[in-house]
Amino acid sequence: MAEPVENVIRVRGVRTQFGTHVVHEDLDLDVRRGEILGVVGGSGTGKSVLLRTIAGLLRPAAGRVEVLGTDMLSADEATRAAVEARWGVMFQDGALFSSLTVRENVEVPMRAIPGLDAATRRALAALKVSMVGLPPVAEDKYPSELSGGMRKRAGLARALALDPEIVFLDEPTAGLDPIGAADFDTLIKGLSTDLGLTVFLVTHDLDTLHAICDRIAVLAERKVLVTGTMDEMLKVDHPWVHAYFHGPRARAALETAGG
Ligand SMILES: Nc1ncnc2c1ncn2[C@@H]1O[C@H](COP(=O)(O)OP(=O)(O)OP(=O)(O)O)[C@@H](O)[C@H]1O
Repeated sequence: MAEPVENVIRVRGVRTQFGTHVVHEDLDLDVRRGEILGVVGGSGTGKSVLLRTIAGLLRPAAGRVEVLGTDMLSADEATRAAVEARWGVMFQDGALFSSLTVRENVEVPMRAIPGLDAATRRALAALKVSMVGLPPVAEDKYPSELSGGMRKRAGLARALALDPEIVFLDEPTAGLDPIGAADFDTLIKGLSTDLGLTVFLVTHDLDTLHAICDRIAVLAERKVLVTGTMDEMLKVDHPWVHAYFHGPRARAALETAGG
């Protein structure tokens, strides 16, 4: 018998708004353990806002956000912090602290763990840096000394600092050249498979969707309009969804993916 699907993220009836501007209304979403979920949608549909809402950086005006079985909006501070330690976030361009080296950046989340001494932190940081494919010399570099692709890898290393079960990635391949982007996709897929990571990935990159995403969630009309596999997306009869998945860029991505 197939194993039951475990939803590590369950969002129900979420409304987010800034002043009178409602970004999401009655939004539902499930993310399954171990999957790579690609979140797409037109500019301004609230992909980043949704990521920040689930990752606890924004409080929705209404609704329920459950992560790893915990109702995050009603949990007490200690419970919330314990769940938050089980995920990592990589923002666009890595969002590293510019005054810290790569090693120091990766060590930042570790500093919250009591009893983790400096030598252990250093060894763990070196491990995370190597896991994302950066050479050891990168550990002592400052973000400004790295290429955009290396900064993203360093940001990913920091997101992996506490051995998370879930990682949230905001447009990880934006700004990378096609080869760098494909390499980054391969890295994410490999980490997801090797570590059993669940990946919540906001992207505009059709190649990424084809190459590594198990399912796709489309944001439109203030909610998650549809979720499903790439094959299912190709059959959706909605103007934006159709234009996105059947446009010239989509065709090129499909050919690259060997479809
Ligand atoms: N802190 C904020 N204060 C006010 N409005 C905000 C704030 N953050 C986001 N918004 C608004 O919420 C809407 C959704 O923004 P968001 O960044 O999530 O879009 P997105 O789908 O990620 O867009 P893009 O693809 O262009 O990155 C936008 O209209 C944006 O202006």
